Amino acid sequence: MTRTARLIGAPTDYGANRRGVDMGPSAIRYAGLAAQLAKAGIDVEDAGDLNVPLADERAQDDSVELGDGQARFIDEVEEVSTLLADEVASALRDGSTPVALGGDHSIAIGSVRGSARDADIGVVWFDAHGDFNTPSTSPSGNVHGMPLAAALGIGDFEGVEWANARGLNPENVVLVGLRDLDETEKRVIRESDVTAYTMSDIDERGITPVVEDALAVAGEDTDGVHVSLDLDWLDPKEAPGVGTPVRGGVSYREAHAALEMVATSGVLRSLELVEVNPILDQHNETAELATELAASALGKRIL
Ligand SMILES: NC(=[NH2+])NCCC[C@H](N)C(=O)O
Ligand SMILES: [Mn+2]
Ligand SMILES: [Mn+2]
Repeated sequence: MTRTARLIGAPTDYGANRRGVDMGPSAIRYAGLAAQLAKAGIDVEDAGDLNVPLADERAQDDSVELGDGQARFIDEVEEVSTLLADEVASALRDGSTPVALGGDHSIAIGSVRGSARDADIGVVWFDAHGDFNTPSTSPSGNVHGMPLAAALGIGDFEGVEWANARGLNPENVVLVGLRDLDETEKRVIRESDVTAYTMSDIDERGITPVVEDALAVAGEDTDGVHVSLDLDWLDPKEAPGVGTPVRGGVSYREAHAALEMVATSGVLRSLELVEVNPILDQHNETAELATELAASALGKRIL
């Protein structure tokens, strides 16, 4: 059966302090995502963009001081997450594979919750960062550094109905490619039941065994896996158009190998591409890369 991918744009930057990431969905569409997927034999539907609310104070959220245990634009993040969760859940109900286009990584709160609405899911999180802060541990107050903790109901997020993903067990959550964690965030990750592979694991073992393990852990006893791809997972030389670049990321080939394994595993339930910031990009190459990697994850083959 051919797979149908449903594109859902989430043009938001409320979770990040770098404006411009809200133009990610346009940049990714402009890079030819729909055409590339069609060429790879995938049926494509485009649900358009979510109606992202306008903030009262657009330039910045001055009510939040750094490290004061709050989160910037949390009401706007809630609104976007709720819309996205509904879209993701309805795509799945229609038999399509949701492909959420960010936007900053706070959108994962919505996509994970939507994917886990009627199912038990696992998550593979390809990222330089852990995104495991809570308002009290976050050094920045930016919600894009918090979505995994939010989905898992950790710390301040315990019992936060709109953010928690019911069908998600931390034992099925796997982070891959970590290289930039805050000190308190490290502790929260260690105290949780998630599995975390750093860049050192990839250096030592190679990308293939690490991703093989990640998919097995995420998929075990679940109905499928949500794959969250933060483009800052890749080395900034390959993906310059991101708000929080960190040296020493995976290469173009390693990234393709990983996402081809996602396709081969057969466990992919939902996908998201986040943190593409066209203002910081060079000739839209990060959006093009996101497009190519999505095609690999959805089953594109060279021969
Ligand atoms: N999705 C991202 N790019 N997250 C970056 C998070 C950076 C930092 N750890 C913070 O919490 O502010
Ligand atoms: Mn990141
Ligand atoms: Mn991230």
